[in-house]
Amino acid sequence: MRAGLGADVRPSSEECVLWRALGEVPAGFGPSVVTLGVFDGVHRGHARLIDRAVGFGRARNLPAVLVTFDPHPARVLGLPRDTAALSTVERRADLAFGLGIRAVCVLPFTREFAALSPSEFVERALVERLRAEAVVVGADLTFGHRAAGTVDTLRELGEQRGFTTHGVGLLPAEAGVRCSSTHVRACLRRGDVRGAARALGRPHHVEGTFRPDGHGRTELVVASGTALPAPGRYWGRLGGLGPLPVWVTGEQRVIVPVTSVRPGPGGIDFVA
Ligand SMILES: Cc1cc2nc3c(=O)[nH]c(=O)nc-3n(C[C@H](O)[C@H](O)[C@H](O)COP(=O)(O)O)c2cc1C
Ligand SMILES: Nc1ncnc2c1ncn2[C@@H]1O[C@H](COP(=O)(O)OP(=O)(O)OP(=O)(O)O)[C@@H](O)[C@H]1O
Repeated sequence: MRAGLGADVRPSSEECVLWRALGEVPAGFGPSVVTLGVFDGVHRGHARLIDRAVGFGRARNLPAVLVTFDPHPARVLGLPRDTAALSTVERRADLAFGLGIRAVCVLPFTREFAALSPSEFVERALVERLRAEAVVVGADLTFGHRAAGTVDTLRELGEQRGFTTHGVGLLPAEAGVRCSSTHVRACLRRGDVRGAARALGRPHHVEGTFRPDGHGRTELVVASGTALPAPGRYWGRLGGLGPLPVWVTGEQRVIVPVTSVRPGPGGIDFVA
C-alpha cells in the first residue's frame, strides 16, 4: 500500500493501494465508488462488475475501490461449501488493479464481523471510511448478519446515507450456469481446467514454492486450502516454459518434469 490517499487527494493515475483492514484507509479518503464481495479468482462476472464501478468512477472523477472479505465468509462460518481459494488476496488485488480498480480494501472476516447488521456494516465501511457515492454489486449480493442484507437493503440504506446503489445483472458462464467462484471450483474438482478458464477469462493460476522433488524433476508445493485441479495430468505454463505436461498429486503438489525451474516462489497456469 502507498500512503497519502487522504483529504480529498485523488491518487495519481499509476497509484494503486492495498489496505488490509478498514483502519488502514487514510482519514479523509474519498469520496469513492465501491464494489463489494469476495471476488475470489476475479472471474468474468466479477470483471463485469468491476468494469461498471470503474466506469462510474471515471465519469465522476472518483477512485473505484474494491472491498473484499478474507477468509471466505462461508469458511469462517463453517458452512458446508467448497471454499478452496482460487487466488491469494494479493493476486485478487493485482487482477482488480489491472481492470482499473484504484484501491482494494480487505476486510478480515471473523465471526465478530459477521455479527454486524447490514446497516452497521454500511455505516462503518461504506459511509465513514470510504465515503461511497455509488456502490456497485451483483444482483444476488447478500451481506450483514445472517446474510440479511440484499441489493434492496443497500438501496434503502443508500437513500438515507447519500449513495446510489447499482445492481448488475449476473453474467452466465455457459448456458444455464451462473459465472461464479463456486462454478470455477466445481470445474477444477472434476479436472475441467478448460471450463474453469472459460469462466475466469484466463487459465487458472496456482501459486506456491518450486523445489527439486528428489527424482530429477521439480515440484510446486501449494498452501493447503488452495484450489488445485483434481489429481491427474494437465498442460501447464510456468515462467517462460510450456505448455508442459504437469501432474497434480493429491498432496497439494504439482510435479513438473524438468529441472530448469528456479527454486522459490512461483506459479503455474493450467491451460488444458
Ligand atoms: C458485515 C457482514 C456480515 C455477514 N454476516 C453473515 C452471516 O451472519 N451469515 C452468512 O451466511 N453470511 C454473512 N455474511 C456474508 C455475506 O452473506 C456474503 O456471503 C458475502 O458478503 C459475500 O457476498 P456474495 O457471496 O453474496 O457476493 C456477512 C457479510 C458481511 C459484509
Ligand atoms: N456472474 C456474475 N455476474 C455479475 N456479478 C457477479 C457475478 N457473480 C458474482 N457477482 C458479484 O460479484 C461480487 C463478488 O461476489 P462473490 O465473490 O461472492 O461471487 P461468487 O462468484 O458468487 O462467489 P462464491 O461462488 O464463492 O459465492 C458480488 O457483488 C456478486 O454479487
